[in-house]
Amino acid sequence: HLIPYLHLSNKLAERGVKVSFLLPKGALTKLQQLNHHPKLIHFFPLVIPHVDGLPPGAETASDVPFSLHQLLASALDKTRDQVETILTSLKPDIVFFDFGRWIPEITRQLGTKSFYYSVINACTLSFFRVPVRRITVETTMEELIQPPPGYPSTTVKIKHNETPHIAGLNDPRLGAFLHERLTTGLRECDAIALRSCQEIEGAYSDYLAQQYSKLVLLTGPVLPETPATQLEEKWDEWLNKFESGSVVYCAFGSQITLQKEQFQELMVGFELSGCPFLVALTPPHGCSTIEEALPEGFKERIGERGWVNGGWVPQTLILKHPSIGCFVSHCGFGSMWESLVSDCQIVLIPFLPDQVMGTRLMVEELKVAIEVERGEDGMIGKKALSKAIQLVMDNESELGNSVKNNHIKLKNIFSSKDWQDKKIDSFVQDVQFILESPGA
Ligand SMILES: O=c1ccn([C@@H]2O[C@H](COP(=O)(O)OP(=O)(O)O[C@H]3O[C@H](CO)[C@@H](O)[C@H](O)[C@H]3O)[C@@H](O)[C@H]2O)c(=O)[nH]1
Repeated sequence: HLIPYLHLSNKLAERGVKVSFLLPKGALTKLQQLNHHPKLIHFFPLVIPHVDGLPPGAETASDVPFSLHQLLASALDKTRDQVETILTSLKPDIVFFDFGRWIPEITRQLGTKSFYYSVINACTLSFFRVPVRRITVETTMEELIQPPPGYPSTTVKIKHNETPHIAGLNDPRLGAFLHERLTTGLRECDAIALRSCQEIEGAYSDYLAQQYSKLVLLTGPVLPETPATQLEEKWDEWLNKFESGSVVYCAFGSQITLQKEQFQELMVGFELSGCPFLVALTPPHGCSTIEEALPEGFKERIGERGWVNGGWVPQTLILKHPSIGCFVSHCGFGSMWESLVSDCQIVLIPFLPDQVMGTRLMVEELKVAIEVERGEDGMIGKKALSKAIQLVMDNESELGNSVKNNHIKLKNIFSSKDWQDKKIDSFVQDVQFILESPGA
């Protein structure tokens, strides 16, 4: 969540706002390079105390699996004194937060406003995190996947047969813990801000406003300006070997590590698709390198047609390369926006609850993407993946053309700098209005 918070900070700084950014010490080096306004955005590193059960040095959600997020939240809670000291000395006008549910208690004493800034989609908050819902350790899966009363969609939801395969859904303790934490923040904050827009999530934003009886402000996609840097030569040269719109790019963000069997199944799926492919995934569980995880004989069979990379790649620049024609994504909210403003066909394989909800939004409501069906055992099969890729890459396919045309319409709106600027300008105006309104 740090990256989208920094994107917002950059947009605010562009409009002259001074930002103090509190973050775990270890994340500083990675984030520093994304700070486009070092004179206005200042970092305040926090020391994350150790909590038993967390691996040494774990500081962010990308350092640990979903099952340890509860412990990570306990570590966050232990930073409260550090945060309070910094806020007391800075006395900011507003604090943006999400998991720090105790922020409103601090800001109230300081006469500062607190905004819950959600960097996940509004449909997930509307479905799970509303006050009419009680999620406890006793909540059954059947109850959990029932939409709350008045929920504005019949299609953007979790399907019964997929529940065992969505990480985090079938852990009642974690579910109850997260629910209590997030709904407390949403209830106690002065206003809710969403990284979304009326055009795609208006109904969910209105539903949240009504559920919490408070202002819900929309920032729009808050996409960073195209970086001044060029795509490194090694990527550019390799991608230039292929025809325009022919390469499949796949990445699952910062939190997904696959089981080796699933990883290999996907690799064979890319092989079967017949398309050139660039895959950026962390090595699967139990493997320290990508090489040792690849299926037997894979490298020899694929040769120059595929590149499987085990580390971080410059996703936004890769998506802009003319050779890329398809993005196989987990539908993390950042990637969702990046796919929407790209020219690629979109194929989705969600893993976490908000990714599943985002996938339904993209597939069922916006009709701009297709989803790869899981098998009954929860696996994404090689044939299902290759079929999905072939479907969207085939110029003759009716479904492929239909999602492409719907996507182009949205892309034309969302990729306009003017449109994006208007969204953030209007957000800043709304915020100013709140700050200037007596008693607001
Ligand atoms: O090799 C890579 C992989 C990712 N990215 C970038 O990293 C960001 C990833 O963000 P996102 O797509 O949101 O994925 P996650 O990091 O997995 O996101 C977490 O946080 C999101 C909310 O911000 C949630 O929607 C997801 O479920 C949760 O996994 C994007 O900007 C990508 O461009 C790269 O630059 N290179």
